Amino acid sequence: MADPDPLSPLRSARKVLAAVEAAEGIGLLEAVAGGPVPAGQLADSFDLRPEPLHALLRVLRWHGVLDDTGAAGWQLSEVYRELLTGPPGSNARALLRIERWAAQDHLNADGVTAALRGRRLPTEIPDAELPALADAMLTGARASAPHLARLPELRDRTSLADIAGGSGGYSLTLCRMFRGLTATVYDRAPMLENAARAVKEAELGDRVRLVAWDLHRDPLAGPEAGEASGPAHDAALLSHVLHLLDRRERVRLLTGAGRLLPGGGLLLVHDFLYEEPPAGSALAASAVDWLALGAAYHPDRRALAAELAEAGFTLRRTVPLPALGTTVAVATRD
Ligand SMILES: C[S@@+](CC[C@H](N)C(=O)[O-])C[C@H]1O[C@@H](n2cnc3c(N)ncnc32)[C@H](O)[C@@H]1O
Repeated sequence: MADPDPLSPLRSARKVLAAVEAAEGIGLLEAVAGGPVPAGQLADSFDLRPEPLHALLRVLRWHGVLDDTGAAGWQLSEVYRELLTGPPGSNARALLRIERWAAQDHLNADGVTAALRGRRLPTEIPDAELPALADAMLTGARASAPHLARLPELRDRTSLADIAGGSGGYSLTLCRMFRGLTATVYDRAPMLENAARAVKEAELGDRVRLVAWDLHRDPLAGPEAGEASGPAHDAALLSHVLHLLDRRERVRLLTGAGRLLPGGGLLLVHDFLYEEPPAGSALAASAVDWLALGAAYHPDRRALAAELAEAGFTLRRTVPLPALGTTVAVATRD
């Protein structure tokens, strides 16, 4: 019989996630990823009390995370093994850690309440989380960039401004896919240290340039801002950046992006777009992330078109990317 209480699955999900996050944080999931380990051995290795450990292991089995093989012990279920240890490029583990950090830091009822009363969290990633997030971004970008590469508007572009481009994953992948393309990643210096490593590894130092820039302080400098030697771009990408900003900051950043582009220049906004997403969907839930940050980002197509217009762009079309749960808005500079 269906549960008549619509909050029940939500309360349950929070409890199960707490168990999974604890197991991940302690290192239990990793310990049983390679094959069965007896509970006693797990208790000894991680200095855990056997009774609550046994309860946790059973909870994780009930929820499909672990299998109990009997005498040989506990192991990750096949689904979770695939999710947490592969295929290469999977970032489920990093996402688990990031979500846990966010839930403790601000993504909770107090955080949402504080945001409603005007609290604005910094957009900058805290130093302690930076390496893990930079890694997760790189993995995510490698998986997402090929979807963007299918846009015909990107063909024949020669110079991409990857604004708040993080660890450079989009620039690197797109440069690899389009031989005629060079890219400039604009981001904070600490983030660019991670990008520099990725650029070096990809051996694309001659085509991917890194520019230290602070979105709250520094204008985006280009030839039109009076910098003759500045980078000239014919395309700009804002991937997963606008959702960190409130409306005023978004229009300001979009206006700055416009200064890097000539009339007719291409702007791609890769982000979440909220056309009445289904209740319970990851997309519908994601708006709470931006709410708790104090950004309250939740535009539908019309609202995004209005913000773009205010910043001197015309929205040409929106392309949903169902595999990613995101949308690319294709706009051109007026
Ligand atoms: C969610 S990440 C997106 C990164 C990349 N575009 C992607 O899609 O993978 C947001 C980016 O905004 C950058 N950022 C946050 N605050 C910033 C600031 N004050 N100045 C410059 N970049 C900033 C972060 O360093 C991070 O790289």
